[in-house]
Amino acid sequence: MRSPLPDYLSEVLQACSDEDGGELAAYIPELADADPDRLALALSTPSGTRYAVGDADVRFTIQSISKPFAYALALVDHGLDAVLERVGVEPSGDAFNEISLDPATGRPLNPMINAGAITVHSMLDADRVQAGFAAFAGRDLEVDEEVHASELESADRNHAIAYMLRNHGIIEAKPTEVVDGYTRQCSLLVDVGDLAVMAATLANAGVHPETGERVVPRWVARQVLSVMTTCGMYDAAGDWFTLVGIPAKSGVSGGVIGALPGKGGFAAFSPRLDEHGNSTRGVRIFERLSRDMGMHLMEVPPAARPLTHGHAAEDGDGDGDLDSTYELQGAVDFVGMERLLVELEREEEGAREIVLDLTRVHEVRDVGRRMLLEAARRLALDGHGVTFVDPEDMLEVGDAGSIDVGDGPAATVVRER
Ligand SMILES: NC(=O)CC[C@H](N)C(=O)O
Repeated sequence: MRSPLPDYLSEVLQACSDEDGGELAAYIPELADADPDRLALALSTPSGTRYAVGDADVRFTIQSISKPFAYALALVDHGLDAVLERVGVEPSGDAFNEISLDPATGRPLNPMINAGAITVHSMLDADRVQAGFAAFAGRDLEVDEEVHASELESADRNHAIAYMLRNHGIIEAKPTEVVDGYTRQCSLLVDVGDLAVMAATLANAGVHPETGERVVPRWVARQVLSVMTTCGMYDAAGDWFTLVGIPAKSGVSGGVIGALPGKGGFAAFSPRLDEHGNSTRGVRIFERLSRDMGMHLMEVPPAARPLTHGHAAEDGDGDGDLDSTYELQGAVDFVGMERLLVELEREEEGAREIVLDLTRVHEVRDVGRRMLLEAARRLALDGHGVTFVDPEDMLEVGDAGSIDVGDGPAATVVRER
């Protein structure tokens, strides 16, 4: 069978191609020469598959889409506190190149506007940027020297920002050097497939969906996605999030990425920009994808049933007592365990055997594990014996043995029922 997904993506491109509003970014002379009709779309999924349609072979400079990835690298290298000391996480409501600092803290408001991104860049050296971006993309990215030179020629605004940052002691390095490096970072060449996979790595909690490499820790991916949600589309962040509902970042060469936690990464490319500096067709494409594919982050499917069933059976010693078996499934998390607790509250005191079967569980979150063990402890206090059926070693070694309510461990683990 030929997958229908590429056809679907081509259809989305086709449907959005009549949108011809917007203007090329003119303040970077090289970008003003771009072909305004270029149009491409890519998707990278947790199955490790990459779909790309339209002008998918065309490379363009990454521009501001580099900002979330540089932020991720700075978080890894310096830790959250050191980065927060220099750059905040509040949406600015201003344009991306606003020459501004947070009046209350004296720091750039967030790492997605230029003031924050220039600060973040100053915390990384050139080799780190090169290697870090290569890990996100799964290949080495080269710099478009022409775009770099062209932007530097007209980078007065970014120089003004960098001088302001040094004047306030937020960066130490020479402003011209930091702007040069930051502009090189913005001039890395990518295609939509690269961007989709980079976004998917963030969406995938920091693990590259194709190479399987952990590029950044889970907490870093969470921090970056959070800031993309509130600040990624600049002063259009509210419109974008209510309509599309996908953490995103745009760039002035016409790229837009979306990273949907647990679901994958999207990237669109079309150079004409709206008044916020976001690709007009890119925005249209994302609106359509989100609608068609039900991808709005705030539109959550009903929680999967955490318990297939609980059932009781004669325990076989002829006293009429019943053993109870609870088959858990999916993720052992707060919601799932709360459901189990509601069921277990119906168990009366006694000396029965309660079987908690984890055969169909695929993930145990820390909070779920603690709730499960506390439930077992309370069952044991009520006089019951507890058996975990755990063929995939979902519990940690010693978990069952830790449930001691007086006369030795009250819970046992078996591999099958
Ligand atoms: N929005 C953008 O893509 C801006 C990036 C560009 N290099 C700048 O600093 O102005």
